[in-house]
Amino acid sequence: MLRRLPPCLRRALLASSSTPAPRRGVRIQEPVRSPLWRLCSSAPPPPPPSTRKDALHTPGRGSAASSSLNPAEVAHFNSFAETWWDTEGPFKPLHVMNPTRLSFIRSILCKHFRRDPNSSKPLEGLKVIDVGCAAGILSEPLARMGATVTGIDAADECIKIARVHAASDPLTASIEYFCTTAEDLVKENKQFDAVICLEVIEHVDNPSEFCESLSALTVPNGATVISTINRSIRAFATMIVALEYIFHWIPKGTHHWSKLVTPDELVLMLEKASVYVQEMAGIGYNPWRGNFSMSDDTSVNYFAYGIKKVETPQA
Ligand SMILES: C[S@@+](CC[C@H](N)C(=O)[O-])C[C@H]1O[C@@H](n2cnc3c(N)ncnc32)[C@H](O)[C@@H]1O
Ligand SMILES: [Mg+2]
Repeated sequence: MLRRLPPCLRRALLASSSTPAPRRGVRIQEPVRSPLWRLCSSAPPPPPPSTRKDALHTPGRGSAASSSLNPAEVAHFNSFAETWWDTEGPFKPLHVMNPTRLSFIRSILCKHFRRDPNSSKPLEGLKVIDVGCAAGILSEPLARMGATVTGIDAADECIKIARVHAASDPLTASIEYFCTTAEDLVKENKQFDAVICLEVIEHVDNPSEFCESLSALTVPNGATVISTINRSIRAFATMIVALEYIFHWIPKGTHHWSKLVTPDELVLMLEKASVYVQEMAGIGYNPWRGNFSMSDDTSVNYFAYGIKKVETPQA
């Protein structure tokens, strides 16, 4: 794959990939200002990587919660709704990633809820919500693992496809799909044993408040699992420059540097929302094997799993 890149970009990618992998844990490398945008004229330039502007904003007590919904992002995903289940379509990377991330989630949830990972339905009886479920490529396998699944997404076209697709199989027909946002569901006082939110936080406005909503949807001592893209030079080079603008594996304009969240920022936002991160892991693509695997390297795509804790007043 590297041979097909322009020599200057190849050098830059090789240089960035020689960065030592951070150990699994919550202390991750600081973001680095990237000059890579110059190498790809149509790719947007990454701005200075201080903190994500809206990431650590905490609303004052009593202030009205703002919406996580970014209409342009939702319109973008609506425009691709019909292609979600095409394993060779614009979401091919997520389809290829799916078995790896599902087995990670299965093992995390089995550990958290003390379930037998070898059981055919290890999540039986657990209420799980898939926030930003799109057309249900994650919701459906979670339902097959026995979970009682709710899927929500702000993109109505995606929800329509999700409903039709799930209805065609008795094992997934019980999934409840709603076109809504996490914060609107919070207003209905809904709570779930596990809140799963994969590849969504980089597409929302007010990620800190979004984390508050994810926490509010999680029962005390429940599990919250998030995956996203790091705001690092490697992520910019691979996820934006290479995958969107060179190989066209992901539609152009899907990811915006300024909306990416670093692992440190995510840990802080979750902690403010009373979700304490227990484990972080990276997920990376092996171009020679054509598959993804989990690792300690969180510099591009990563997962955070946390427990929602609620302080009980002292007697
Ligand atoms: C990249 S897709 C991820 C789909 C799925 N979670 C997965 O990983 O396969 C992001 C999804 O998040 C949805 N989304 C974006 N902003 C949202 C918001 N504020 N509330 C709910 N869903 C949102 C989009 O409509 C889109 O379907
Ligand atoms: Mg994304």
